[in-house]
Amino acid sequence: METTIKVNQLCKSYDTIKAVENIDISVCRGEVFGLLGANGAGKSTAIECILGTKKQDSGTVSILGMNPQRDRKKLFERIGVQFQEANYQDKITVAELCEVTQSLYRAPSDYRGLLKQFGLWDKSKSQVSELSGGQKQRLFIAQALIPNPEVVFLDELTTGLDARARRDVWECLSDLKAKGLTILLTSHFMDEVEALCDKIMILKSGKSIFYGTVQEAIEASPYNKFEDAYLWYTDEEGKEYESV
Ligand SMILES: Nc1ncnc2c1ncn2[C@@H]1O[C@H](COP(=O)(O)OP(=O)(O)OP(=O)(O)O)[C@@H](O)[C@H]1O
Repeated sequence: METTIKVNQLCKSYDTIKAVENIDISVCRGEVFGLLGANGAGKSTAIECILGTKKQDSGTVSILGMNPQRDRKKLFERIGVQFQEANYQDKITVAELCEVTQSLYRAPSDYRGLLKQFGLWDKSKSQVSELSGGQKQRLFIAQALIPNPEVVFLDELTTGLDARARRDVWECLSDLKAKGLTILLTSHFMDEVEALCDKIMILKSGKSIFYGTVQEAIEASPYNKFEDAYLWYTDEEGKEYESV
């Protein structure tokens, strides 16, 4: 199968903190890959290095056969990124923001369809700053999909969304995956990871402590439920307690 994202021995430190240490990732076309780990484990740093918005200390990254730093412009035509709020200006309506984003791409999706799909159509004329937290989050996912991307990066996918909205986002991503979209996401919700991810990496203090499928993660732990297994992997005290 065609490899869409390939990461080799990626390392990034901030002074004395080794935020990401020797991670290897391989994601095929149409796969959903979940980067997991507790707060501060290194997920955002890893994503930023993969996207090329942060420079790694060592290691290589290839997305769609391109080097994200060298081929930045060409690559950004073909990928979508869910940005967090700080990246958007305040005084802009939902429709205006979508139009600006759409104008940046050669063959974008029609944003109106995305706004309908994400339950934001009736908010088109509202200021972005007036949306609720969950509405903003859905708008940012829609922004990531406007380029009609081949690969999408979603950091903290459904944080802040209500139960219905989370299910709607899952469904939309599953449909896009079936059409060949490759997805790299981070999430703190293990039900979401189970529902969406083909493969996962669990990071702890910048190191990969598990790489494989959710099923393999469960099997290699003493637990039957993925969330229990995940906590076992990430929680050192629990692990020591278990092995006594
Ligand atoms: N700009 C920075 N300067 C110094 N240290 C940083 C910087 N950004 C992150 N770190 C540190 O690097 C480590 C990894 O942080 P990172 O934000 O990548 O984690 P994360 O897994 O995304 O966490 P969260 O789930 O809280 O978003 C942490 O110890 C953090 O304090």
